Amino acid sequence: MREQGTISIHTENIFPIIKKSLYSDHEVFLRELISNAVDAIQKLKMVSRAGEYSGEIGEPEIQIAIDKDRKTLSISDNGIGMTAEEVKKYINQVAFSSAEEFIHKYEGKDQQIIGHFGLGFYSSFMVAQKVEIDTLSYQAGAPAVHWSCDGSPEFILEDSSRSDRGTTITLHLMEDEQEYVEDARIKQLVKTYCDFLPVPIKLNGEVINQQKAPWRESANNLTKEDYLEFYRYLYPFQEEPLLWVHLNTDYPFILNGILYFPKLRPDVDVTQGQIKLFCNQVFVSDHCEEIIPRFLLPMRGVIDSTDIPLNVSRSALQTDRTVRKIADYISRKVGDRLKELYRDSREEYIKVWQDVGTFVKFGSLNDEKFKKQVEDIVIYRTTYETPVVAASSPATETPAVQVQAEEGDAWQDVQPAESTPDSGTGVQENAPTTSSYTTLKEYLERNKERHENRVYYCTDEVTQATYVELHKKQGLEVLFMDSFIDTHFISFLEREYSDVKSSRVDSDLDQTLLDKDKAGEIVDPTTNKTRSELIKELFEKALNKPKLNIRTEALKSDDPQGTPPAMVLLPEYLRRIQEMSAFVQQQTAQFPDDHILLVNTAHPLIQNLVSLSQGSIIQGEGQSPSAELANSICQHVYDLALMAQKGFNAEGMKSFVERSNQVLTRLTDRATSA
Ligand SMILES: Nc1ncnc2c1ncn2[C@@H]1O[C@H](COP(=O)(O)OP(=O)(O)OP(=O)(O)O)[C@@H](O)[C@H]1O
Repeated sequence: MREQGTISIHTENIFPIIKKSLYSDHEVFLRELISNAVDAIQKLKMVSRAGEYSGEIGEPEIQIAIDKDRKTLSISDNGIGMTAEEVKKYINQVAFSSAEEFIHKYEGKDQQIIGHFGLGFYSSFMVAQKVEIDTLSYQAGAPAVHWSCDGSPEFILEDSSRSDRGTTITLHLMEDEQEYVEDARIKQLVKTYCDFLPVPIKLNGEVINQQKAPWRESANNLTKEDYLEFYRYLYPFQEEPLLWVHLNTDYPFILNGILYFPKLRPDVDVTQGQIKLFCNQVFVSDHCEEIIPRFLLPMRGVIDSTDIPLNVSRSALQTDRTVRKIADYISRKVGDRLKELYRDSREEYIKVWQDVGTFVKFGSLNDEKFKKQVEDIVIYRTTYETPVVAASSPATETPAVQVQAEEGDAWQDVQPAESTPDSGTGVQENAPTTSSYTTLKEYLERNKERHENRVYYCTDEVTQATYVELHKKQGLEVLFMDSFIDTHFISFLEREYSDVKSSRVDSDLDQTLLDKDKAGEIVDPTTNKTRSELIKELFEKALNKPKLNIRTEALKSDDPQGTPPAMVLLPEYLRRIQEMSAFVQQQTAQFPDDHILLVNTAHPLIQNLVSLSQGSIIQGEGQSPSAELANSICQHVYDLALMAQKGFNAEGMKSFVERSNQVLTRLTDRATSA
């Protein structure tokens, strides 16, 4: 048999277009040819199972052969093969008509297509000047055939001497596509695209693909170690994942996958997805931002679906109904998994909360359905201390659970913590502090008597330590809202729970923290002024800041020395306006001048100040040394209080250090002259 013919296409000639390449990634031709080979092997199994083929199937395999001298690359399979009629039909007609269709659809359009998927057999002409097919069908008596085409619409079909069932596609590579005769390049391509295909792919006799796709297994057949091993395989040299979710559904769409929660690092770009998209175990892309809900983008792993349209533009993908449904399904499954962990092991949940919480909060802010799903499992670190450690207790109405958890916010803590992850969910075992966690509901319930519907929170444990301590001492519970997302999350909570008000610990002091009785005592019989009034005057004069609001109060304490002599307060509304305008202007928030200086009249230092200044009045001197000292100390007390809030600029720092030295000199002068 020898037949010559013209491939029946309607366009004048599509080969130049294919060659010029519609796609920048020529390399996908290999993915297409290997996918066809896998299909041919699966089809043989199917006809055998259907009883239409009784011959030996043998060990399915795909062989890749490189001939550097002839500059050829061939892909062989022992699948179903093709008869001459099938070559004419499937190659000459089907393959090229789909090529034509594809080219028409995308010619001249600069569309970003997610997968360039299913380009099929004709994609081999992106890299080859001539393509040969040598094939023998499984059908009894069908002669082997040889097809060749040199890149013109002409083809030649003739007999072949092939005696083993299957197909070999040989590509005569173009001059500028010689990279595909390099073993390393082929290995890399197989690893990228075909690693998880269920048939061994051999290069020079060596199997170069992994074959097993764990996401296609049932979750019951996989151990923790299997999941971890797969993660390490996908993301080598990375920290262990915290938690994973196995996706597996057949209806209303087909979707399999494993998604992992990684430990969040400040250097990770959360807008860039790291999840790999597969279609029938063939790698498509590691950019599936259109499919994964935005708040889950930092997750890692694999999703595999034949229901995601791959040869459409990215924007079309975003509006595709099935894709939207898949995204919803993914967030629901992730929510379910978190709820399950919360219910079954609250202790484990708390351990991963620092990172997982960011996803949960971000998801609550962005996705109404997800918010509803997880609203009862949002937890907060609290100053509340439970008398007994209640590990793994059920979630209902339990007091805050104490666990060993890492300190700080992953996004602020750039230093990687030294850790030895365990084998389980990858939860970090190191534990610098003991912390308690609570839900908002539990918090409100617990504090109903003391401060109904009021939440005290702290955004920076270090700078707000004095304020937190003050609250703690008086039995007021404070929540730590110190991750980068919490500023938004607080406003969100206030919208969600409109009767709940929150105030940062340094915004004002609760009445219960103040000792009203002590402040009104008259200390100057000549003027009838109370200590409070005198102190206020003293500070007003010394600081000379008209915008500063000076308040004098006695802080309640058994040990006044242990309380701060003064505190800077910034009313909640003022701080929020400041933060908001800084956000809009993309600047860091300035500390407003009209803040409050609360001077603690109960503190011995402040009381000494009164005596010091009164001494100077009695002496009747305009600016006596003691009045000067009282003045300096007022400024110093203010600076110390301010320092806890915001830190100084260069000038502020300079005068603070200078004054510190002056005050210390005065003190040592007195000590030495005494
Ligand atoms: N290795 C092979 N063994 C047997 N038949 C093959 C082989 N390669 C291609 N074919 C036949 O040629 C047809 C066309 O292949 P082509 O790759 O162009 O499209 P496809 O595989 O049907 O679909 P897709 O566009 O998704 O790849 C196939 O459907 C199949 O019948």
